[in-house]
Amino acid sequence: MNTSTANTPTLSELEARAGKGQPVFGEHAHILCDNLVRIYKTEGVEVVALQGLDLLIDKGELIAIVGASGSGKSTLLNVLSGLDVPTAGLARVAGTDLLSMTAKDRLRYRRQVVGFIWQQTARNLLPYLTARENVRLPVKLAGNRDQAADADELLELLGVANCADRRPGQMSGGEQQRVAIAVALANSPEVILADEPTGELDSENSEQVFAALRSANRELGVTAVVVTHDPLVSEQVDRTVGIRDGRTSSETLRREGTDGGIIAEEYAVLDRVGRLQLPRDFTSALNMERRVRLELERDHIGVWPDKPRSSEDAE
Ligand SMILES: Nc1ncnc2c1ncn2[C@@H]1O[C@H](COP(=O)(O)OP(=O)(O)OP(=O)(O)O)[C@@H](O)[C@H]1O
Repeated sequence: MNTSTANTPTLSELEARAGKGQPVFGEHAHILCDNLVRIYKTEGVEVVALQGLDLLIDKGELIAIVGASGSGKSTLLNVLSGLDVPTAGLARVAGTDLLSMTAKDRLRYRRQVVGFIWQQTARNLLPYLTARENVRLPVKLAGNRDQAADADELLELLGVANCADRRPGQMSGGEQQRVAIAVALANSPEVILADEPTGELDSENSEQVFAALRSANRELGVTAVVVTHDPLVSEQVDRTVGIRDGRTSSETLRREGTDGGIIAEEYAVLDRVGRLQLPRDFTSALNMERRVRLELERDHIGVWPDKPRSSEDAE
């Protein structure tokens, strides 16, 4: 009901006026995580797996997520895939708000907006169906024939057309993962999420699976997020996001140099309120603990250990 009168604007009108002209965080991002928190409670013990994580991913990007065991990578992927609901914050994928979805929205989201590839090859495919039947199954379940991709075309794109009539037991681990990518793409999702897709494979198979992911990203324009420990994957994407203690802590950007070589530059991530995680090896090398001294220079900020200034400094 609109209760606005000539003199009393509604709350949404006031919000619109206040926000006019101001950029909204992640307004154009395909995937947006804003101050995302996930707390697990088991037997009275709380584990804060995501501690205010910020992340923006553009449409059509292929990014890798890396981080130590327990840093929150799988938790993040579970939230983005709609399998898990965050405790607080904002998560939006392709325009869908993941915190306010109804059960029906969630089912539609998981079937049609995102595709998922697990590390365990056996978890991705039904063992008694052929590759082609596996790819057609999600289309049948979603009743989505109009928007679905053609199973044989997908298998061809991912380099496993020869496996169309084989069951998973008759394929190598790498072939199974490439068919799994086809299954994830069957309903023409906007985003695919993969949790350690090459974790169980040797380097040759890993390379083929990564090439298949890259083809899906480039040829179909699907946004792809890959959690990985595999340098072969993390060192070949344009952007690698590092997660530490449930927050994004670093980003490595890669671009082609003028000589054709790849230039990789690592950045620390500055969050929306100005927090920065300094790499642990930097802080321990300079014995930085608890607090540091900051100095604003013309073109950078200096960070100094908290120790008494030397007499030279004091002069
Ligand atoms: N279902 C759960 N119940 C309780 N705690 C959990 C649950 N799932 C994850 N955690 C905890 O949350 C934190 C983050 O776990 P998560 O699995 O997201 O890390 P990860 O970076 O994916 O680790 P790995 O690389 O080992 O898979 C860990 O401390 C973990 O023990």
